[in-house]
Amino acid sequence: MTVAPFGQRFAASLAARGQFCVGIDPHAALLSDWGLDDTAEGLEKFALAAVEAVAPYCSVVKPQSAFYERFGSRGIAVLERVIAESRAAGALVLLDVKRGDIGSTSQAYAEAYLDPSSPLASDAVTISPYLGFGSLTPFVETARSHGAGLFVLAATSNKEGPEVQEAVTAEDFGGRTVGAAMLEHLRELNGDTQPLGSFGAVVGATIAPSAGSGRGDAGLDFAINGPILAPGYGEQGGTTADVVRIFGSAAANVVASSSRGVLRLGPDAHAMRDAVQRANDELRSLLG
Ligand SMILES: O=C(O)c1cc(=O)[nH]c(=O)n1[C@@H]1O[C@H](COP(=O)(O)O)[C@@H](O)[C@H]1O
Repeated sequence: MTVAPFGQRFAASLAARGQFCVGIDPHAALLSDWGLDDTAEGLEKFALAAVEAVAPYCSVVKPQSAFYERFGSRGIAVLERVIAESRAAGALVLLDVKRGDIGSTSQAYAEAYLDPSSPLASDAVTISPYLGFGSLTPFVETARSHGAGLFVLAATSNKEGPEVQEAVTAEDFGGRTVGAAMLEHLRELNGDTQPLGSFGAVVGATIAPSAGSGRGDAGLDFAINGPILAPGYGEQGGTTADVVRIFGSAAANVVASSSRGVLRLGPDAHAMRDAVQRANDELRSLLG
């Protein structure tokens, strides 16, 4: 079956369901708060209940693989169900794995997550470009052939990110910050694809306007004609006003993502669903 390119599906999903993504991150502390054991059974109950509560109401669901890998093969089996059930509920699944390796190994990762015949096949994955953007080529080609998407780390939400992402590349590589270089590569890949290219960036909803440092609204150019994932919304302090401040006219292509901010409200399904609807409403009123 041929699917439409990810960029097209992303744009349609945001238009239909709003600009909010829920991260399904079953932290041990949350399992305990929900009255569940820190076991594969507890993980399964937690993750599937969260998916059932939120996946019909948000455009994108983002399970973080580490929280499932913690339980070995049984955890991975739960992740497979999270992916399948989120998609069945009409959400796009962005599998958060932050992979990146030499090209030949990237090819195997790409097949594991983006080839529709894989048990973990998702609509898109997060990837790390810090072995060089060119090492991601197998992901790009595999995504292209399967209508999948990629989200490349450009300016992450954590305070340690600037050490690498604000470093300035040698003149031979453009003499700009690493984060800016990643955005430039994405802009080139997306070209003028309509309505949106499939090659996205990860940019924290928390990044500061730090004049002269080349990040935040002080420097980075987010006009990549592609999707942007903005994690750090909610729990890490990012707000809708930050999304407007940071992304400006590119804000229409941003999906703001929160994990603990929503999951903390469980196991009450109504409370989680209401939080999704509130976030969607707020994002729509300020960005729409
Ligand atoms: O790629 C990501 O999703 C990501 C990038 C980033 O810069 N910062 C960041 O927090 N994340 C992920 O986003 C989620 C944030 O979770 P909360 O802080 O609970 O909302 C986690 O799954 C992180 O791994």
